Order: sequence, then C-alpha cells, then structure tokens
Amino acid sequence: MTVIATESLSKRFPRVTALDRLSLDIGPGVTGLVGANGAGKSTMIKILLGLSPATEGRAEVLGLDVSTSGAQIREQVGYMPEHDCLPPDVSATEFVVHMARMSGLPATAARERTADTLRHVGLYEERYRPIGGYSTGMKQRVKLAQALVHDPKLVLLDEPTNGLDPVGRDEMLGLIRRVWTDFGISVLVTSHLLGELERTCDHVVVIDGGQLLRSSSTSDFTRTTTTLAVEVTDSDTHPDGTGALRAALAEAGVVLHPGVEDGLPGAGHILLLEAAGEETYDLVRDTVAGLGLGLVRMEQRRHHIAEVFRPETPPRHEEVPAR
Ligand SMILES: Nc1ncnc2c1ncn2[C@@H]1O[C@H](COP(=O)(O)OP(=O)(O)OP(=O)(O)O)[C@@H](O)[C@H]1O
Repeated sequence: MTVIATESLSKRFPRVTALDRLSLDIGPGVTGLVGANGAGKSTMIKILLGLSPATEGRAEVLGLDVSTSGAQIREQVGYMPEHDCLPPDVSATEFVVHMARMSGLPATAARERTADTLRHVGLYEERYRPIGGYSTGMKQRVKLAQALVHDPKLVLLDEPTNGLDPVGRDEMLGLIRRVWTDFGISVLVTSHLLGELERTCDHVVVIDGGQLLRSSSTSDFTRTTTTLAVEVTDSDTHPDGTGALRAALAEAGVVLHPGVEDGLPGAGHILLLEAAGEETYDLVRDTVAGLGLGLVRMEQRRHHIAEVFRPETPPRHEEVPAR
C-alpha cells in the first residue's frame, strides 16, 4: 500500500528550484524526510497538503491527487507546522477542541478526542493554562496534538524536535513512534538531523537541494551510516601512513571503502571504513598506535548527509553537482 507517491515532482520559485524531479513511493509506518535547511522539506509538505501547486510532476497522498483533492486530503491528514503558530491567550484544551471542531468533529467528540490526544502527548493539568506560558517542549506537544485530534490516517510533522533539548527530543521522538505503533497513524517527519530519524523511522528519505539522494529502509540506512573516517600522520618508518594503515586494517578484516579523501596538510588522506561496532574503534586505535602513527581524527560520518550518500549513490541525473 502506498501512502505518499510522487513522480518527477518539481517546484521552482523564481530564484530557486526547491524540489527537482523527485520520485518517491512511501508506504505505511514512520518515514523520515531528512535534508539540510533549504533542502525542500517544507515545500514538499505544502505540496502534499494540496496547499501549494507543484510546477511539474504529480503527487498522490492516500491515493488522492494533490492537484485536485486538496480538501479531501486535509480531512484525512494531520499537519504540524514548523514554526510557532499557537495563540498565547487560550489554553491547550480550548485550542485543540477548536481545531477538532474545524475538522468537522461534533462538540462532544471534539472534547473527548482532545482529552485523549492531550493525554497521549503528555499534557495533563497544564492543559487548562494559557499556551503563552508553556515551554517550547509543551508547545511542540500541543502542535502534535492538534495534528492528531481528528484521527487522521497520516500526519505530516515539520521539524517537530526543533528547539528542544536532548531529553525533549527523545521524548518527542518516542511520542512520534507511538503515533504509529499505538494508533496506526502513518507519519512523515522532517528533520535536518539524520541520527535522530534513524532511530525513530522505518524508512528514511534524504533530499539535498531538492533532489533525492536516497530512499531506503532504516536498517539499510544504518548500515551505510556507520562509516568511520580516519586520518593519520606519516612517520619515518611509514612515509605513507595512510597506506600502511589501510594494509594493516584490511589484513585485520576491516571493510575499507575504495576511495580516499584529502586530509590535512602534513597528514595523509582520509580513509573511509565500515564500523561493525565499538570493536572497530578499538581496532583502529590499536593499529594506529602499533604502527607508530599519529591519529589526527576518527569520526563517524553520520550527519554529513551528502558525504555519506554521494559516494555510494550514483547520481540519478547528470545535473547532480559533485561535492
Ligand atoms: N515562497 C517561496 N518563495 C521563494 N522561495 C522559496 C519559497 N519557499 C521556499 N523557498 C525556497 O525553496 C528552498 C526550499 O525551502 P524549504 O522551506 O522547503 O526548505 P526546508 O528543507 O524545509 O528547510 P527549512 O527547514 O530551513 O525550512 C529554499 O531555498 C527556500 O528559500
């Protein structure tokens, strides 16, 4: 079953192409849409809601065409906008009841659903206080609640962890996961942080500059994101420190990526290798020490979306810029 499908979807503004021939096929469950700021995530959400027309291509949400069935889509889809959009003078209860009524629920059902939904997002007594006095985390929960109150089949969440501290992020990600596991509501959630979506989503779509970099299940994804980048100095014994390390690691059974990147002047190149787990870190450190080389850096390449995916994903179009 397809929840969201796009075919060569593009959105061009006068000065910028926000989405560039994006083709996606997203099934039920929790899907992450990852990209740096300006990658086109919010634009995608507005098109999927039927609020902004695409320049070219097609998109369907729950089998409905966004260009002709916007109103029907919005009946069945919840939306949590990125920016603060809550009225400060009313309580969470009043606001969410209002949103439920706007979606067509009768008064009693609206009140009941509001109470259930606010409980689900973890707002209790404070739900009777004006929203103006809430923390960012509480406001994000109210925004999530209003997206869920009319019992949609799908929710589109735009950067729901923005502005939250690490604990708040974890709590929000847990809530998002439960929207699917407890209620069976599919989720499309955007973030500029790949790491946090990896943990929460069944499927992750990465876009950059409006183009699709990768769309795959999280298990495939996690494999590719445990790439370690290692840079070492040369020594008198090993004038090519990188080469010596590469040979020693290959012998120890480490999977090395074929390419190298330029490192710091005075050091060698950057080796990219697959980290199977903590053991790989220890093995690299011990091998570097054993060879008498200096370790300039050893880092996990998980947040550098473009770097992680470009080497492994052949460009889909000639126009994909090489970085
Ligand atoms: N109404 C608009 N008019 C002109 N350009 C726009 C408009 N809306 C978005 N853009 C541009 O389209 C590109 C994609 O924007 P979009 O908001 O979709 O990115 P994003 O991935 O959601 O990033 P962010 O999280 O920063 O909002 C950006 O370069 C942005 O400046």
